[in-house]
Amino acid sequence: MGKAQKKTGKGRLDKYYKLAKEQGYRARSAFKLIQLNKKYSFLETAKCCIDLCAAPGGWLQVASKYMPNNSVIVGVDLVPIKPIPRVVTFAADITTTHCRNLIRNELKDWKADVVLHDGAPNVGTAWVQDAYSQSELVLMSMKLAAEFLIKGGTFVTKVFRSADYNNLIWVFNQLFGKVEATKPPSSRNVSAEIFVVCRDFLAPKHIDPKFFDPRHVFKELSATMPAEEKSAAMAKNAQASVFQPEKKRRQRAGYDDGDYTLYKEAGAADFIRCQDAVTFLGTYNKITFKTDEEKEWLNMDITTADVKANCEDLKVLGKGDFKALIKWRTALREELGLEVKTKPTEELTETVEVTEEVDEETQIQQELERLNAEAAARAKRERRRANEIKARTIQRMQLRMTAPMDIGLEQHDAALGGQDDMFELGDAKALRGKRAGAGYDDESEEDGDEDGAEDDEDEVLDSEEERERKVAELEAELDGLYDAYQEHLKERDAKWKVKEARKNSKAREEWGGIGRGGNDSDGSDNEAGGWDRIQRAKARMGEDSSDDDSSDDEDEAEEAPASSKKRRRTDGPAESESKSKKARTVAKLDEPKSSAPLSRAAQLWFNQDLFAGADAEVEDDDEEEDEGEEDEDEAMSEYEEEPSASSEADSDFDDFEVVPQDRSDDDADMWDVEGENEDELKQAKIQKHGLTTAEAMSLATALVNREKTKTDLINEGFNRYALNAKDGLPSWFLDDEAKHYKSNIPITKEAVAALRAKMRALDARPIKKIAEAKARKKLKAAQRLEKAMKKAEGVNETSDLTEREKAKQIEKLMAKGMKAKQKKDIKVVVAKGAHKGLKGRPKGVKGRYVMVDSRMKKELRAKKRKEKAQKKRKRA
Ligand SMILES: C[S@@+](CC[C@H](N)C(=O)[O-])C[C@H]1O[C@@H](n2cnc3c(N)ncnc32)[C@H](O)[C@@H]1O
Repeated sequence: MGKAQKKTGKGRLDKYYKLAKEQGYRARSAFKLIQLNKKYSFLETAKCCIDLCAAPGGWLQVASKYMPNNSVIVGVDLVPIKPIPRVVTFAADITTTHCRNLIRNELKDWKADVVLHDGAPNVGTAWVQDAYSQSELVLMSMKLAAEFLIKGGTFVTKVFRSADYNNLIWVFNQLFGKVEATKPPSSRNVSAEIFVVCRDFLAPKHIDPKFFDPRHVFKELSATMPAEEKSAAMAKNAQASVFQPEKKRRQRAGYDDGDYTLYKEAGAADFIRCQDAVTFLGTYNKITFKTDEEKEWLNMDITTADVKANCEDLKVLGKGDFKALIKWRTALREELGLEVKTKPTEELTETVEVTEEVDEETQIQQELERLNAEAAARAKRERRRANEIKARTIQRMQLRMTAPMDIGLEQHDAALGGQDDMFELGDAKALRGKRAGAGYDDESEEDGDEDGAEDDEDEVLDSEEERERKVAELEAELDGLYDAYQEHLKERDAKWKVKEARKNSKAREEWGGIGRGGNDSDGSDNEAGGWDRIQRAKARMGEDSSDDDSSDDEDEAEEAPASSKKRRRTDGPAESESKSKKARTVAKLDEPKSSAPLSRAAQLWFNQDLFAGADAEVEDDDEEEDEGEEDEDEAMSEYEEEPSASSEADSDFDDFEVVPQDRSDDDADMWDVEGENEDELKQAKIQKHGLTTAEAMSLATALVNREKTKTDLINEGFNRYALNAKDGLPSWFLDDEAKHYKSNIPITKEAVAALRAKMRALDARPIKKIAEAKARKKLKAAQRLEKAMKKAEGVNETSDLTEREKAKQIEKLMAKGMKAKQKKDIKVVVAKGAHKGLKGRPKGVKGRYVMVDSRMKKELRAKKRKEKAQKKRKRA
């Protein structure tokens, strides 16, 4: 809470007080006018100014200082004002006709440019003017202003935020073009005063006298808001500041007349004896102990140091402090015999002193209601918490602070926070058991509460289906969030797109083992047999696994026997060793896409020149290992590309037991044809660019150095990453797995060094365009030289010149030939001013020139844009 400015004691003598003293102003209020004038600058141009309620004359001093030298300044106040140079003053009541006449006599038929009013009724002093409240005084000053102001003149008045405020502003708006309320910095915060600057006086010929009639202007509001209602509203506001002290409230109902300060003190006796303690605490700033009785209370035991400190500044107290003060008051009231001792109550509102006996039934009813309310509040709290977590997660995703894994964790947390049921089924069951059995164990109160909460949730999520539904909902929500995250990445991050593209192409080129990736298992590729399909399938990632299955089913309905499909779904690394060979083969045949690209990649590898020499050796090796085996490479391609091949081909693999698979020939053809093309493309790419990854280079070197054989590579393809079951897993999880859960192909230093050297060589190559430009330059230089040589020959052949002259001329020619021709500067002439619409050469421009027109440039661009858009539309 900000510190309120003090108007009492030493606080009164603030910086403006000191400044006023320093600068010779009679009142610190002078700075209010200085600041208002700084903002609106009405004094510098004014020739005549009337200051109503001007004593002691601070504003008059300012007016005299800022207004032009020969201007007229008139000041009026109830009390006489000490003379000020260039200022005429009267002692009069501004609400009287006498005052009006005095001003009229002084001004004659002059009109004022500015009328100032800083009046406040001097309540309770010698010159009591209680007949008028502040608002009425303002209205009276406005009446004078309306009479003396020039058209377009300015009226500055002080008003207080009271119930009449809006009505006053309404009247101002009827007479002035611009009305602004402002509080200059020198006006104390504790004061409810503000200043209204009304500019651009409309000077209507006839002004309705009702505008200046307080009964009429303030009638409506007083009628709509009776005094009791108003005081009730104020009390409500005061109470709210006690119950919710953190919240700052505005005095929307305005301040009471004559009560224009925000800082209020009251004696402790008033607090102890008042009817409504809460309103009291919300109204006052400080409880004082001035009387003897109050001083005595200070020495009592119940008046602890805390209570004393709390009384010092009520505006900085928290709810607990207010409670303590109310307790202290109750205790003191009991001491003083003002209150009969009742059972101690924790309630803040001391008026609730229930003494009547409540019967048992009502008690039960009340207890039930309380419990219901508590349960509702708890549910609401939890809902809010879950929503907050959700919103936070989305926000974090938008800010890219959250990795997909984190999202999962957050959601998990949310689930824990909001639905313990999911993860504490055991506990819940145990609880149900307990409930059904002997009853609850007597544990601590807190535990009891928690149990209660779990009971509630158990009731809600009693059935298994309910739980499953909840889990499914959560997963769907997670998937949705992940999709949004991916979308967001796509939109925001160009790099991500590149990465994705690279990832896809990598998946095409790299041989990461014989896997059963979600995409790989998409049987639809059998039909399409193209990369586009794979891409599309990738894009579909995140779709329900059941969808995949169903599409698989459709595609493969005729292709594979039901049994093999089933096996494909259930196969996993946990399969027994005896079944594994068969199972793997089944998986391979069932998933031509998974194996096809891999084997093609392998084929590409082995088709490289690099392996040309190695092949024979490897073959030898293989022969040693497996006598009856033919060229594995060949066999692999046969097997992969013609999955429906006969058992002859199958038998090439002693490691594999191929399960024959029915496949329509068309499909196989399509697959093969597309695959061939792709293979060729890849081969061409590798031949053109060579090996581009360190892994590929390492494997190639290992093969060339005979550290590895092809069989080794194939065997390594069957790793723990190859047969991961991916059915039913959410897309974000699969994405993450694809990123991190894969076999690491070891990289050798030599391979990395070789790749780096290759890159360096690539970097060192000049950019094509530069190379072309250089070549052009060279060619032109050669042409020039040739020309010069020819000319030199001609010179040499002429007989009329002496040898010396010839040499000189040849030297000149050669020098000219060596030098590139200087381009002639083209003068740019802007087609505006004298050159606008000019045809032909502009005056004073010699040599080559070009006319430029910024408009023309824009128009040309717009034309091109339009044409482009039209073309697009036509295409669509
Ligand atoms: C805050 S002071 C004005 C200070 C002044 N602006 C200055 O800078 O020195 C308010 C003045 O209003 C004057 N006042 C109050 N009611 C008045 C009335 N009915 N007619 C004339 N003056 C009045 C008081 O006498 C008091 O001097």
